Amino acid sequence: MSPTSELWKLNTLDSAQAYLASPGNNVRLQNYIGNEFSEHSNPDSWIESLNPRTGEVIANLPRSDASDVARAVDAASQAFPSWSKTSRQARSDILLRIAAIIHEEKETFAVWESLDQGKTLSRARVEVDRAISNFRYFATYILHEEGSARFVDGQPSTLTYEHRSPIGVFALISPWNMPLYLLTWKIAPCIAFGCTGVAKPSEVTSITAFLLGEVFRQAQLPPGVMNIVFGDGPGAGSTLVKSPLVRGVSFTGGTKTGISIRRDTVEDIGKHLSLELGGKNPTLVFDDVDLDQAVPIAAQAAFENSGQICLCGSRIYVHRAIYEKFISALVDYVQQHYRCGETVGPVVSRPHYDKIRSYLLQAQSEKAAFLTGDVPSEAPTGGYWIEPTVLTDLGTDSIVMHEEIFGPVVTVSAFDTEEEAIKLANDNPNGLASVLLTKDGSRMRRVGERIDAGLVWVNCWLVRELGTAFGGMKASGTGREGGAHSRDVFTNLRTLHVR
Ligand SMILES: NC(=O)c1ccc[n+]([C@@H]2O[C@H](COP(=O)([O-])OP(=O)(O)OC[C@H]3O[C@@H](n4cnc5c(N)ncnc54)[C@H](O)[C@@H]3O)[C@@H](O)[C@H]2O)c1
Ligand SMILES: O=C/C=C/C=C(\O)C(=O)O
Repeated sequence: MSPTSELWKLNTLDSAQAYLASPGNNVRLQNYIGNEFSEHSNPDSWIESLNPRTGEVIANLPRSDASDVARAVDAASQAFPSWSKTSRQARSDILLRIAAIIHEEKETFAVWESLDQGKTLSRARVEVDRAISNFRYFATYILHEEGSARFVDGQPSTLTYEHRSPIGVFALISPWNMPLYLLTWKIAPCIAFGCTGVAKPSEVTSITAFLLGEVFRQAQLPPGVMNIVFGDGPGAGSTLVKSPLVRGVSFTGGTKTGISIRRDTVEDIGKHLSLELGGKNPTLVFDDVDLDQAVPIAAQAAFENSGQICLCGSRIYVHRAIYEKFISALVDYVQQHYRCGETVGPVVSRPHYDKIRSYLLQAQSEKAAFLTGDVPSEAPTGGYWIEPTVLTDLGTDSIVMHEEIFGPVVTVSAFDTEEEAIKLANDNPNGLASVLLTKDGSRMRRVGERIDAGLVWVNCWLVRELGTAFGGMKASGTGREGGAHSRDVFTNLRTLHVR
């Protein structure tokens, strides 16, 4: 019997919450290696993961050590020669089976994602849909790839063409904010392009990855093609990244961790690195907007998933001519639409709550105006709730305006000219995403093409087309993923000249 069996039956929030409310009931995870769930090597070494809505234990997961990681990497290495030669059609069929099973079990995934991460059930459903799309997209992408061959100029008997081959074993490491969405954004292209891998989800939110292991088993993904080890970053994560058998790392998470990974792999020049890191994203609101259209976009960009999306627009800059009107409309909108316990979930963990609180204390000490929200209690009871918080009156040098808070906190300030707006937007080490709100078509391009951001959304936010490049500039990362960019991450390219 699968160790996940109990969870599949708990596919409503009520039933899962009733289960967790019984003393001693929580989820006990096992690593998934070579298509089998197995105990980790040190039976006394576990990580407790807490329920963000209650502060009670929701899961115990293995604190995998170097021997567990080595076992998973070996399984992936052994699976690689055969998987890399498996036909695209066969790989595609398996990916589509995985998508179909997740689709059938969508509600179970959404319920456990919501409970584990704290996100609302409706947000969790959106993310499970995206996980399904991740598998479907790469399943079909590999069937439609085009190649080209041509004769070398002046040498009609010499043909030249580009040939790609899968790189090998990948480490796939993901954060806690969109657990299934982001892990599958790595797993799907990894196996689609013929690589094998070891996935290490965040120790803060590991439950849906545990369910995913069972999906792989049911979809008959060959043993070892994808393995999942649970554990912490400095232990399992770092060991995995450093393994010489691991030939590439696709990582999403914090910038500091990205730097550690780069440092840990610096001597292994051939190891492919794709790093998707943090953001402190600007939203620019120009004076030609209709407030009833602009305000909901700015608010959603700030507060979706309690502000815990790397793409969230956490610095709003508004043209001074509409500043007062915008602020008052934003405050009304936030008070009406973003309410803790209804449309807003708690933040993910106690350490994260403390981190966000420390920025709010800093804002208070700098005499910021709290137009909504407040500094939350030092000792939260019954979950890690932080009210959506709109701050104004901070100086441009404030760390609250410069550092990624990754919570339901947005700052609003004014600008006078387009040039100043661009300067303020770019005055940050990060360069992940940005939002422009304007009706002026030429400004959309004029400003949009000068913002330091891998993603620019004009009059919209978090619109995704999975073939386009996703990733950040400056401190927000190196490399791009999506469509052909993901293919570049997971394959080696050689050019042949054949006479
Ligand atoms: N650019 C993006 O696409 C994107 C997406 C989501 C989140 N993020 C960023 O992620 C951060 C929040 O997530 P987090 O707190 O889970 O990030 P984190 O960097 O602390 O952890 C991410 C993952 O890395 C692992 N890890 C930690 N130290 C490691 C090490 N030394 N070697 C290998 N693995 C290690 C963790 O266990 C976890 O699985 C935010 O900064 C956010 O902006 C970026
Ligand atoms: O929190 C970060 C969100 C990342 C989103 C994606 O990687 C994506 O939409 O593909």
